[in-house]
Amino acid sequence: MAFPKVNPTQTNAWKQLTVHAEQTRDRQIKDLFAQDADRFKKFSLTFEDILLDYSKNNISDQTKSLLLQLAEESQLKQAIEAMFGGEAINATEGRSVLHTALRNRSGKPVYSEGKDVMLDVNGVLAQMEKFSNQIISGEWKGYTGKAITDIVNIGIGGSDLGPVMVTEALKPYWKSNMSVHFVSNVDGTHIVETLKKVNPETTLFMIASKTFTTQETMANAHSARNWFLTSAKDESLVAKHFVALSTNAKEVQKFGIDTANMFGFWDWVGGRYSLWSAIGLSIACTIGFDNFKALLEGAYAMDQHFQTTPFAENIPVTLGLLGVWYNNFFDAQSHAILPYDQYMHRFAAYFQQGDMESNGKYVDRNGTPVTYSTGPVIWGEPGTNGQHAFYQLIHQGTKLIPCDFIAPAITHNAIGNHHTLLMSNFFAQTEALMKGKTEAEVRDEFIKAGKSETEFAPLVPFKVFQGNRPTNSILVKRITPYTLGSLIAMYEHKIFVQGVIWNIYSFDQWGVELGKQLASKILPELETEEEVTSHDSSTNGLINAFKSMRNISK
Ligand SMILES: O=P(O)(O)OC[C@H]1O[C@@H](O)[C@H](O)[C@@H](O)[C@@H]1O
Repeated sequence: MAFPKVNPTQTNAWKQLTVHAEQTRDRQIKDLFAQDADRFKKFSLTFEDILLDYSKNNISDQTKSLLLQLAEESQLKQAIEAMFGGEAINATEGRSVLHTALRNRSGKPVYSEGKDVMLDVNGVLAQMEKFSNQIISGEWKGYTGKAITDIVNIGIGGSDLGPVMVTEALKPYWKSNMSVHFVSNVDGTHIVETLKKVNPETTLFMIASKTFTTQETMANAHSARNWFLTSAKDESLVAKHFVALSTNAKEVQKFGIDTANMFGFWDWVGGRYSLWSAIGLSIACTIGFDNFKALLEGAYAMDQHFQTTPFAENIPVTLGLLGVWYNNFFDAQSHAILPYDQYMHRFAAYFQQGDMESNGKYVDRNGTPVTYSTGPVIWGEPGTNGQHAFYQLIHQGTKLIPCDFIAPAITHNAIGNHHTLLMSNFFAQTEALMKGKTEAEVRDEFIKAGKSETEFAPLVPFKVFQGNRPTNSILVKRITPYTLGSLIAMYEHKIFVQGVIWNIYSFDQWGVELGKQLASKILPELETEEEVTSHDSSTNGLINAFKSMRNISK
């Protein structure tokens, strides 16, 4: 039995939170610190090498307890059990949601609607281990007998973003003889520019697609295959240079990849949750299977934490509830993820899909439009680049943007005092966002600098910072495969918590279908020179203008 469908606005907690938010809207976080010397201790949590400090939020004990009550009334406990227990909680697609089984290191069975999936999961992991060892050791040879030096992963969305993000974040762990490239965009530039960098004799293509029908991926895969055959000349050699990561054996075969070179996964793995599955093969072949295993282990540890820790000390639950607090009671429209780690430069982009595809829904689990706000816009760039670009708006704009600051205490690149410089910014930003700068402080600064009242008075309003901007700080010892696995799982579960509270289906993505449908209708229209009249006047006008522009003879 799936967990009950609860309209969040009908819970007692929601009603009380609405009143509480009105009463505390103007509360100053800095005053909360002044009133309680133990605030950091009270509102921070540690899990292994991860410290979450959420004390710089506009919350009190009462806020926390009301948010926890909301989690209880939303039946979050049952929802967690339903997910880990393999119930078909992805109801609109009739599937269970078991990315957690992919990293289940307990040796215990995991059931998807009654069937233990661990035999299959461990089978594919063993296949990935063997294969990645063969690639990295050079035992796997290309068609001229040379070892593989370059991997090109061809996939899009969940079949791209996870492997890109993880391989970038774990660059210090790359095997020295291996490079990895990613092609996702159907724009021919992406494949063409990538192929310029690689040699057909030493390149392995991984065609990564859960469905193996995605237009962009198939177009890129066919172009890569043609490019390869221009050199190799013999179709039978494709087997040495192309593997498939997919759930769809039939389509894989149709493409011409031997199913012996296929790494499978299952429909209970969502695309945006699939880096732990065969989709992670490019990761395993780049950082080695031991490191890939450590990634799984880190995620498993966070799964355990999420599943078994009381909500009050549960990191993903805490992050999820804080997000709901700002999203629904302070009208925050977006949430920034700001890693102070250059290697994590695709982390926010990864969770843009993870979060926005999961919780960007306006229909609740009863099929009724919601009357409250759901998933926020997720965005971010690594610090300190963001500071010199968009932090102005976070500090002094009119929008409330809750931010997560993430940083490692130990860098992989200790050069000069760079890491200390980086970290001084990390600490300064959250302090500045919280404290702001009062008019009196601004005036005082001017006076100390020897300026006269007539000189500085007109400038004062521009130099005031209201402060009271909420942040979470996530400090980790070092970005290792294990810690990264935990961090990713932490955000995955945060998304889950929010989806449960908003009573939406977080594991489907019908919203991406309409554009695809219309594109396939428009495609044949672009293949002729005839004038198009079947659409609205804007679409017709644009298509016809495009046709005339592309026609160089005109
Ligand atoms: O892995 P596939 O089947 O090629 O799908 C790629 C992506 O396709 C998109 O259409 C979906 O919205 C994503 O969720 C998915 O990850």
